[in-house]
Amino acid sequence: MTNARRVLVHADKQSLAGSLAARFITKVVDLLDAQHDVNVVLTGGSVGTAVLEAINESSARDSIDWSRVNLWWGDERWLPAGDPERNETQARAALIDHVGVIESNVHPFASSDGPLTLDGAAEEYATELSVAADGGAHPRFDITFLGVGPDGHVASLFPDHPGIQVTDATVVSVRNSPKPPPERLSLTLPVLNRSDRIWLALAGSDKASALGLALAGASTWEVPVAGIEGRLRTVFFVDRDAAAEVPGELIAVEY
Ligand SMILES: O=C1O[C@H](COP(=O)(O)O)[C@@H](O)[C@H](O)[C@H]1O
Repeated sequence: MTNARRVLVHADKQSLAGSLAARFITKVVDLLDAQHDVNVVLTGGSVGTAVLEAINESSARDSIDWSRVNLWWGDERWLPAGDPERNETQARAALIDHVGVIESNVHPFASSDGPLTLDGAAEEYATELSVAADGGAHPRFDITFLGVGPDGHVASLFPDHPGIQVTDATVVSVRNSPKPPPERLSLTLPVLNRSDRIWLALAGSDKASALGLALAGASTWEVPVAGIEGRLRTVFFVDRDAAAEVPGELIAVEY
């Protein structure tokens, strides 16, 4: 199999989430057979959270040795700890609170009610990444989940917004985000793209145009998801509505 981008089309959001959850569990079990631990980057957003819920609801969930899973986030909304709109809060409720992940292996971004400024929080996360990296700038990410906004944003890298162009840092602070809240933190595009596997999850007709443009070769500046490419695999898990503008020859499987 090559690293060409693959699109897997599912009937609806629920079957997409179930399929991605099953693939995640199988892949993590396989990886943990071959290596000591795995690094997973989580996303926020409606579909990303539905995937975590599907993992939690799977009868195969406990085949993973969760004590060897490290969790990171691709982005976070700059809000107080526990705010229901924080990606961390949603991921904890959907999955983390229900499995045996070791708390010190959970790496949320700082929150706005803590001692750090937004820029300080970006620096702190960059340091946390490098401490876990054994000499590099960040750990090797085995699996990175990404949601995609209707405007084509990934993590908190928005179209026509400076963060998408940053290549000399691992983490950026984002101001004046077009999607609320206005302040956010995000991994940068080169860091996301150094993930072994990137699994993108999109559902709904409001995502169709961004996905179609990205796969047709739009510029990363205008449609950030166009610039996403993992080292080994880049797979788009989509529902039929989101797939409406995907060229037929790019659809690897239609369930
Ligand atoms: O704000 C965000 O939105 C995107 C996409 O969310 P969705 O609800 O349209 O799927 C998400 O990927 C990102 O992590 C989040 O902060």
